Amino acid sequence: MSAPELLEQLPEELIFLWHQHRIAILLSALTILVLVRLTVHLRTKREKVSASPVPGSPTEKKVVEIKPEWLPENTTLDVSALTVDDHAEDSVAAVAPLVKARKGPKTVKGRKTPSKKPVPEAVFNHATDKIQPLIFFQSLSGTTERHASSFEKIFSTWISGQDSAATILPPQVHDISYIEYDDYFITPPKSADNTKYFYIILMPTYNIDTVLDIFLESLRETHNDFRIDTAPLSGLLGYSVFGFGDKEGWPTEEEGFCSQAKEVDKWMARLTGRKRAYPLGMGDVKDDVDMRLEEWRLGVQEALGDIAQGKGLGEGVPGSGDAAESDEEEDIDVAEDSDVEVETQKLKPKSKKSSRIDDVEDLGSMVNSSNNNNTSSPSSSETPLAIDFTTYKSKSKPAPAPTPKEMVPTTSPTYAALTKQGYSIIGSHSGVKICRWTKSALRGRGSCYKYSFYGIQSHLCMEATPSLSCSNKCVFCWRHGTNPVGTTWRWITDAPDTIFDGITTAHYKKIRMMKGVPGVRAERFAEAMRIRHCALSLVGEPIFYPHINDLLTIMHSHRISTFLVCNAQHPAQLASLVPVTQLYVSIDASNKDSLRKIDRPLHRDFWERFCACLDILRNRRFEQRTVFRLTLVKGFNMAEEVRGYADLVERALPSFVEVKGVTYCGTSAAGSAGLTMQNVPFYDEVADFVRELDAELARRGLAYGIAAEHAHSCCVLLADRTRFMRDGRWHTRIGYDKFFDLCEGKTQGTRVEKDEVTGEEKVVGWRPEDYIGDETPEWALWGNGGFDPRDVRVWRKGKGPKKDETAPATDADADAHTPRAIVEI
Ligand SMILES: Cc1cc2nc3c(=O)[nH]c(=O)nc-3n(C[C@H](O)[C@H](O)[C@H](O)COP(=O)(O)O)c2cc1C
Ligand code: SF4
Repeated sequence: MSAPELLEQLPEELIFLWHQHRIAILLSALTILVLVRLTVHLRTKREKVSASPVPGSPTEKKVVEIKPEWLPENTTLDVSALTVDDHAEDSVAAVAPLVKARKGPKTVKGRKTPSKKPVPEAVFNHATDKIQPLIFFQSLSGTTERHASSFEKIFSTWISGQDSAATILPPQVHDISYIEYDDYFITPPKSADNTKYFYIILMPTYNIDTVLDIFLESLRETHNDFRIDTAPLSGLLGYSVFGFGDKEGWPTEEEGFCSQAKEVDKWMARLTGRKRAYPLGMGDVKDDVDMRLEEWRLGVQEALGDIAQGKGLGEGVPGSGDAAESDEEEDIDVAEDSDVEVETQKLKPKSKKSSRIDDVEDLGSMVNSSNNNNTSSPSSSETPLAIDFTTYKSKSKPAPAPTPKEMVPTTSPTYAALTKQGYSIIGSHSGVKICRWTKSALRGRGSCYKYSFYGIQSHLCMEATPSLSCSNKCVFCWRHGTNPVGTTWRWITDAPDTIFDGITTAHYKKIRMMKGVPGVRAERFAEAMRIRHCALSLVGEPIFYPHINDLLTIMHSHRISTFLVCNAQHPAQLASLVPVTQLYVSIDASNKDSLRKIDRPLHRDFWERFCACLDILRNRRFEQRTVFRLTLVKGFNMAEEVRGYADLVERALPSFVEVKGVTYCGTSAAGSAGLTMQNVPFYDEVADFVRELDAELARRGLAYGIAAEHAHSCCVLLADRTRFMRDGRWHTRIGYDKFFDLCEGKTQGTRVEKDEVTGEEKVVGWRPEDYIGDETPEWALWGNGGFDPRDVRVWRKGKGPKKDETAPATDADADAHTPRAIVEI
C-alpha cells in the first residue's frame, strides 16, 4: 500500500479505535487532566486576602507551632478550633498541624543507656576539703520556716564550737519555693574544688495539691529522666530529711503522717545513690516536734562530724549509706515502675542491686509520687518480682488514673490566706474580690487606670478568676508558698455556670456590704448592682480553667465585657480562646534569663511557650484588642531591657502596651524572693522607661505613641497610632455596647477575607476598630495625670499637697514622686 493510500485509511482506523476504546480513552484523559490540575493547584502558593488594615509596622509572618505536650492533659479543646488561621490576615497557618498529644505513661524501649557523663562520687579529703551544709525547707503556713530558722541558729553555733569549724562552713538556708530546682536537685551546685555539699531538708506534709507536689514531681522526673544518671546527686557528701506533720489529723504513717517528707527522703536516697547520712526524722507539730527535731539535729551533727574527720558516712550503723544495708529504694523502683511482663527471669526484692535492675528501672517509668499519703512502698512485699528482660511487652492493664482533688479545699492554708485577704472562694478553684478601686469609685474618689484608658468605671467592674492556680511562681506574687501551682489542670472542675453564679453573687454581696460605708454615693451604689465588666486577672491563670470559653460566652451573653490577662505559658489554650473584649499577655521580662528569674516558671520550655503566645497574639490582633502588660521591677526587669521589650512588641504587634510599676506586697514571701521596697520603681522611673521604649519603637518604624497615663496607679499606656488615633486624637476607650452588639450579631463586623475558591470577599467577624469608643478624655492623656477631675482625690497620709487634703487633682506632678506602693493590682 502506497503512503497516500495509508494516509487515507488512517481516519477510518482512528474512528474504529475510538469506537472500540472510547471509554478507556476518556477516562485516561480525565485522570491526566485531574492530576495536572492538582499539581498546579498544590504548587501555587494560595493567597488569602483580608480586608483588615495593614498594621502600621513591618509584619513578618509568624508560624506558631503548638507542641503536643502543650495541650492540656485531659483536653476538652476542639483541635480544629486551634487553627486560628481564619482569625489572621496572614496566609501562614497560625497554628502548625497538631500531632496527637501523647497520652499515658512514657515507655522507654530497650536498655537504659548510661548517662553521657556520670557524676563523680564525692571524695572527701578531710585535710583540704570543706563541707558546705545547705538547709532546704518548704513552708506553707510558716511552721517549718520558723523551725528552719531556729535550726540554723543552733546548728551554726554548734559548727563554730567545733574543732572542725574550719572544715564545716556556716550553713546556707534556702526556701525551696524560691530556688531553681535545676540548680540544686539535678546535680550539686558548682563550687570551689575543695567545697563539698551536705543537704539538710525540712519538709511539712500536705495531703492537698500544693507547691510541695511540684518539688516531689521534679525529684521523680529527674530520677526517671533517661538522659540523666540515676544518681546525679551522688556528688553530695550526704543528706538527711526531717518531716513536720500532724498526728491529730494523720495519726500514723499509714494514714499519711509526714508522708511527703518520706517521699522526699526516698527520692533523695535514689538520687544520691543512698547517701542518707542520718535517718528520716519526723515530728508532730502539736506534740513532740521540738524533742524529735533536737534528737535528729544531734544525729545529723554527729554524721557531719564523722565526715569532717574523714570517716565518711559509716558502715552498718543505723542510717548509714552503706549500699548493702538497705536496698529498699531499688525495690520500689522495680515494683512501681514495672509495666513490663515477666516470662523469663525472676528477681527477689531483697537481692543485692543487680545491674539488671538498672536496666529496667526506667522502663515505663511513670511513678505516681505526688502527694499521695498512701504511697506505701511495695518493697515490703516478699513475692518475687516479675520482670521480662527480653520482650518489653507492655501490660494491657492501664495505670489507675489519679483521683482529682480540690484545688483550694476549705481546709487549706491557701483558703485561709485568701479569705483573710477578702477573697471569696467559689467552688474549689475560682475566686472573686472587690478591689480597692471599686470601693474608691463607690465613694466618688476615683477609678483605676482602666477608667482613664478604656472607660471602665471601677464600681461596675468585677475582678475574678476561674483558676487560682497558675504555672509560675512570680517574685512579685504575694501568694508564694501557699498558692496552688501546676503545669496541668488536674483538679476537680466546677461548671462554668456555677462559677458565673457564684462569682456574681459573691460580688454583689460584697458591694451590698459597702452600703453603710461613709461617703458611698447612692447613685453609684445603685449602678454597682449591675456588673458590666469583668477583669479576669485577679490571681492565678484564668485560661488554665478548661471551660474558660464557656465562661466567657456566659459573660458576654450578660453583656459583661471581659479583660483577660494570661501569663503566656499556655499557647494551646490561648490559640483556642474565644475573642474577648481585651486580651492581655503579661510580659514580665524581655529575655529568657530574666523571665526565668522573675516568673520562675514551672515549665522547662517556658520561653518557647512564651514566644508561641506572642505569635498567637500577633495572629489574632485583628479580631480583638491585644495588650502587653509590663510590670516593672527595679533590679529585675528594667535596666538594659528596653530593646528587648521592643523586640517583643515588634514580634506580637499588640494594640496597646501598658507599663506599670510593681506593687510591693510586703509579705515575708516577697522578702524571700529577694524583693524589697527598693525594687518598686518611682513613677518618674516608669515614665522614663516608657519614653525610652517609645523612642526605640519609633526607631524601628513601629507606629506606637504614648497615649495616656494614670500616675496614681504608676501606669502608662502606649498605643498603636495607626489603629487607635483618629484625626490626630487618641481613641483608646472601648465602645462596650458596640462590642456586645457584635457578639450578638446585631451589627456586622468588618473583618473581611477573600474566599480561596470563589475569590469572593466575605465578612468573617469583627475587628477591634469596630468597637472603638469615645475619644480618650483630655485629663487622661499623657502629661495630664489621668485623674478624672469630677472625682475627689484623697491623699494618703503624708502624701500630696499640704494644705487642701481633698482638693481635686489638677497637678499630675504631685504624683510623680510618690506612688510607689499604691498600685492597683
Ligand atoms: C490542708 C492540710 C493538710 C495537711 N496534710 C497533712 C498530712 O497529710 N500529713 C501530715 O502529717 N500533716 C498534714 N498536715 C499538717 C502540716 O503538715 C503541719 O501543720 C505542718 O506543720 C505545716 O507546716 P508549714 O506551716 O510549714 O506549712 C496538713 C495540714 C493542712 C493545713
Ligand atoms: S502569673 Fe499571676 S498569679 Fe501566677 S504567680 Fe504570676 S502574679 Fe502570681
